[in-house]
Amino acid sequence: KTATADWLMSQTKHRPQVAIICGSGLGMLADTLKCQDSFAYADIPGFPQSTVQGHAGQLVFGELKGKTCVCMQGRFHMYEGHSLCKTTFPIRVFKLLGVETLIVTNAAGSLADGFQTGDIMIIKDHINFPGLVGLNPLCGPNDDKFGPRFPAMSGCYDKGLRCLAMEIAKELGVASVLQEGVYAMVGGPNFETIAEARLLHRLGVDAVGMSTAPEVVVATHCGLRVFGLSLITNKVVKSYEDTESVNHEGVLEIGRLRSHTVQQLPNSLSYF
Ligand SMILES: O=P(O)(O)O[C@@H]1C[C@H](O)[C@@H](CO)O1
Ligand code: HPA
Repeated sequence: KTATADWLMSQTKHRPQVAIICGSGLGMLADTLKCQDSFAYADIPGFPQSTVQGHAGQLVFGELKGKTCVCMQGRFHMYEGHSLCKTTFPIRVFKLLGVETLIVTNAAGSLADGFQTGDIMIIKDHINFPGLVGLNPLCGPNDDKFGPRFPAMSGCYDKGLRCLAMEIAKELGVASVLQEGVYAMVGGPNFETIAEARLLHRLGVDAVGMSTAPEVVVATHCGLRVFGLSLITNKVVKSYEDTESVNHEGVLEIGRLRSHTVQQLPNSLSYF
């Protein structure tokens, strides 16, 4: 990680305070950065590679409303075959670069009855299903340089940033599509069966996806302030009568349709 951070600092003058991870189809979050320096993951020493459509695979540095940001256009998922250590590798690099705030975004399917496709959910909390059975990026020897052996996760989605996002959404006139809820990470890459969807619903999950939780665990461990957003790209099928089914192209399409709205919140938040 140190070698990667040193290499990046030798290649760009930007010293980011905010890092943004773009979810599936949400790579446009980087487009508004000014004075950009971009690096393909393939050219960054030690960086893993993106293999999923909708994840461009580059790191973009730039200025956003006077704050310096670094944006991951493309994240790493456990289902791609990456170890969780690789999946979360960029988070510790960001910490070494001086980042203080992490904004994570993802595409997710909704289970909550009141949610609509195209809604944006502020993540209040998560259920890390892989983590609960020991697939946790913090497994193995603890690196005390980054954080403690047993980090608390009870406040991992910063309350101040969540409240601020609500206020900003009202000012932007997008409060009607804003929700708040619990995100659950499943391993993927298959979407849920109906029985699995019903189980998640009964457990109080509002939205389900295949990422984010490991990144947030590692970020919280090393003391980053975290804000998370899910774009609801589909309703998870919960009924045997329902003939619809979800696919990745549909997920990306909703990202394209909602790109403007999704862009507004991280843009405004990174200012604080
Ligand atoms: O990277 P995210 O979590 O946004 O990607 C979601 C989960 C799967 O990778 C993919 C399914 O369409 O979108
Ligand atoms: N399930 C899991 N991951 C997802 C979904 C879903 O319905 N939609 C987008 N990512």
